[in-house]
Amino acid sequence: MVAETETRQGLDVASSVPLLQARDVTFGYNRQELLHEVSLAIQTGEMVGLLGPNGSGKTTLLRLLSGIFQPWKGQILLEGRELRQWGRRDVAQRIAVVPQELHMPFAFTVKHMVEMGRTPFIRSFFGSQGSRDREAVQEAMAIAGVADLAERIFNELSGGERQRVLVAMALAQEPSVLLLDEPTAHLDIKYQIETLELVRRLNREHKVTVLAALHDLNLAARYFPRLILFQRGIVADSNPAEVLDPALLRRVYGVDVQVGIMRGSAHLSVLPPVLEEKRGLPERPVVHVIAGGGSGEVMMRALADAHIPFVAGALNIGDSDHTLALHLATEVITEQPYAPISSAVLDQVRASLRSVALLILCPVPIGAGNLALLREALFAAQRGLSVIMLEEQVSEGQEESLEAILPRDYTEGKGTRLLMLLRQAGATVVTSVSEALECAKKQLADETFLSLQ
Ligand SMILES: Nc1ncnc2c1ncn2[C@@H]1O[C@H](COP(=O)(O)OP(=O)(O)OP(=O)(O)O)[C@@H](O)[C@H]1O
Repeated sequence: MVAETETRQGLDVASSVPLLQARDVTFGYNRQELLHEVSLAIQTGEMVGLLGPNGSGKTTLLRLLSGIFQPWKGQILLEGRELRQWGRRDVAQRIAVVPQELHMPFAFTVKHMVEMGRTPFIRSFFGSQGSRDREAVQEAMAIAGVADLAERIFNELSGGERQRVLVAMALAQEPSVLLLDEPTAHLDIKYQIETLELVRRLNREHKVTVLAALHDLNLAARYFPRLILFQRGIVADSNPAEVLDPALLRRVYGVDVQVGIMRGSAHLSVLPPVLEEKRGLPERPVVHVIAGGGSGEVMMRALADAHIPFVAGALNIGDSDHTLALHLATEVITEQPYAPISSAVLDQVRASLRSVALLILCPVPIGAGNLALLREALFAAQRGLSVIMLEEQVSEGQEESLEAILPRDYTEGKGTRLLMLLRQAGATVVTSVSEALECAKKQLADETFLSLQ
């Protein structure tokens, strides 16, 4: 996390109230939660890159931070004051958004477009411009390098030129914060570099605070001293060396990469692995862990300590086991916060159970939402998959009384019945993590022995 007072690449980052802040923000679409209690603070002078796979919620977060969307819960604060308490015009004079693309229905010239960026300062849209407005427009066009294009029609420009005009429009607002949504999408490498050089200049020379959603991890490493890795919530928030960690990227993007400093370069590079080196990469998961509600914490730590690669899931975002699994598991099967396990996610669980050698079922609370996971576990056991059931210690004489509904079963006995069927299908019941680990090592050793025969 960002320290209160810090100097990043020569920029003094103010220590007091964050310039822009999300506090416990929850938001979604069509009544389905996408972001759950997201908190983040951007200090004046920072240049922050927002990374994450397609659909991870980057654009949504930028729209929340700029006030286009209102959070369902939580707050967005600008200079410590809730965004909705500021007037629209006041917000627009401070926060500018550079969208990925903008399709204009009319043949606007570049100069018209940049003047439109100035509207928060003009009394009405058709109001007349003052000399300060004209100056701001000229300055914005000069800084963004589009002064020569002033009389050209926006829709007739190249992708790179249009991108620079969008930046000029935002600059005409003279904002303190610039939110950019994939400013380098659709640009060739020359324009990508030019655009990010421009953004860096704005940050360094014009003191504009920057938050930019990006897909290119290499450009992110090169231009952004602070990176936030986002997947419907913050997975990592630190400098490029910490965030561009191959294991973390693998969990979030589901691909193997190499990260290192290329000869003669001063920045980290993220590359696909060389084929020969693939052998040295972490093994594919051999164990699947079903957990939730903290029931898998010790088990997952034990597997990670023993270097046994495992898949965890399905786990809901916001569940403490999900947060831990993102750090420890080789793969994490993720479901939306509080949502029941969907059929698409169940398919992922089924595929994983087909590829691993062992399932460990932790003493997870059983509700209507995760009952389907137990059914998958039972099908897998009936197909011959080895299953270890980690149960809470029961007092003597109670071992045989599983017919009584388990206290952690909230499904009127359906869950308990599935657990009994799992036992009947040959699952091994253990009552401690160390026992489970020993049992797992033995099962995996037997499995390897069988596969070698
Ligand atoms: N207006 C909307 N209505 C319903 N669902 C939406 C809407 N906008 C986005 N979504 C969904 O919310 C999720 C997050 O979308 P968002 O655009 O925020 O992600 P992103 O990280 O910016 O993705 P990308 O990198 O592909 O641009 C996606 O599953 C998307 O389909």
